[in-house]
Amino acid sequence: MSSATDNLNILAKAIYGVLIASVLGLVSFGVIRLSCVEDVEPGEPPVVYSRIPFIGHMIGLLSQHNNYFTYISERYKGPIYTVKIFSSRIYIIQSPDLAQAAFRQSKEIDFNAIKAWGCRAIDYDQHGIDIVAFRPEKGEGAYMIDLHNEMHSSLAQGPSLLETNARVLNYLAKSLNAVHAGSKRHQLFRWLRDEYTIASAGTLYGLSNPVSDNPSLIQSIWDFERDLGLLVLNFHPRFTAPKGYDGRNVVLPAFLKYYEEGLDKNANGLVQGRARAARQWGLTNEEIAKAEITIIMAAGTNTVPSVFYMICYIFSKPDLINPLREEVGKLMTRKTRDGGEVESLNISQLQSDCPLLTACFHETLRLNKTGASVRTILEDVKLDNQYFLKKGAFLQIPTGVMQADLKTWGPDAKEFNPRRFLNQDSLSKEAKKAQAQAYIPWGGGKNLCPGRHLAFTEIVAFVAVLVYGFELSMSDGSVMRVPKGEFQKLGVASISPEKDLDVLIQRRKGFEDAIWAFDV
Ligand code: HEM
Repeated sequence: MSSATDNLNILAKAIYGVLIASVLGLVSFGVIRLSCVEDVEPGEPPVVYSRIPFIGHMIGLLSQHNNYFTYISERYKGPIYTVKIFSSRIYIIQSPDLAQAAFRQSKEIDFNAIKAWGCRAIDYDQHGIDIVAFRPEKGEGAYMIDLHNEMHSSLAQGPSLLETNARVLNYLAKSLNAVHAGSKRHQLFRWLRDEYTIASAGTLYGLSNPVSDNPSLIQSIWDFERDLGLLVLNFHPRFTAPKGYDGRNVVLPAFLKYYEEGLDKNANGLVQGRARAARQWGLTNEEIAKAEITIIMAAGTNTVPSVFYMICYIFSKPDLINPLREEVGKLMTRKTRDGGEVESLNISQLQSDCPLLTACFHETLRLNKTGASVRTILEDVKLDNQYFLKKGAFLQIPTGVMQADLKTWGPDAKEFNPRRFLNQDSLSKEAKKAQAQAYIPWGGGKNLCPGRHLAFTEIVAFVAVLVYGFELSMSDGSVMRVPKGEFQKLGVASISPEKDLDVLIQRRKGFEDAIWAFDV
């Protein structure tokens, strides 16, 4: 009896073994077929193969994230290439003029489909996704068209932007005025993150808003940003992205309450315009509230790392400080008000009268804005009349690769050298054009960042006063250093420091009691 059972067991195991081997064989065959089929169309960008067949690119992307494109750029120098992962293809652009051509051809090389896909990160159900993903026939309207117009017009140069600038600088002046005479120790990134998130929330949503009412939401918003890539994948996010998932769940009810109580009547033009477009196309208050975390994130996720590194770069180079103080000093006026000395910075001439400071800003964005612009190909299209791009593929413009390319920027491409933006006239016509096309911290084309004017003002005006009226050093009194950047996760747009910096911020002699203000 027992030997009959044993025989049956052996037979069952053998059948199992054969079955598993067959299934594995079939799956591998399918994978190999899908990966090997040479289905490249004539005129398509050349395929760059990975060293490990079939799955090498996937392993590379999952292990190296954004750095993987830098890794490939070191071994493949062509203007554009194709990466194939099973049957999907991603085109990667490495040449500045092709990047600009892709931005221009926004009808076929589109950003909206990515945004509709990204709705999974904010837990939209099918109702919301359908409204976002709706692609109108020619001449028809759509939510995404109205939303785009509202966002871009409210942040364009004009009265609405002036009001937004005034609001944000009012908050940032308070942050500077809170640094009283005597040394103050700060965790620099943490300090900037908190001050800018409070300032952005107050500017966008009005005095009474979810973040100022409950500052613990700051951490939740940044947890969401850190986990964005995993939240978009939406694969059991409670377990795969627990911090971002919890952050999202804490922020949503706070913004829902804000909308249900009608507090958005105090919001700035951007938030009011977004809500107007959303309501018109049938999004509910809950859906509007779910999306707010992305807006407050968009306002800070690039701004805070940029202001952090701009401060580190400048204060780590003592020879920059005096020329910068001289530039900024020309725009400062001192008035006596309410018995105090008010030091005001006139921000309308920052760009024209502070070329070195403006160059420090651009150089910081060049080195620090490393993410990528991602698009989908809606229709078969010829890029710049040269390369055939296939419908359904993804296209990626890796900002970090483009902005640090030695061929475009010269041998010191990886160093902080703001003067490169002041010495443009010494470049050849071609080199100047290549740099202008390769400098893409704001993306490009139709989706060029609408917040760029606001970002310039809130970063450069704040740093101007910090340089003019304060001394910054490491907490032991030594010269500031520039900390190493953190690992560049997919989906993260600008580099934050791997570790925060413990710094001393002191008022300069002669400015111990100054009250800082901005003239908008
Ligand atoms: C240093 C600061 C900033 C940088 C480097 C930056 C960068 C970018 C980039 C690269 C894009 C386009 C993405 C693409 O083409 O794929 C973008 C889009 C956007 N940014 Fe910014 N941004 C900054 C600050 C801001 C601020 C302060 C706001 C204001 C709320 C803002 C609002 C937006 C919005 C609403 C979009 C979407 C535009 C659209 O879809 O048409 N950004 N940003």
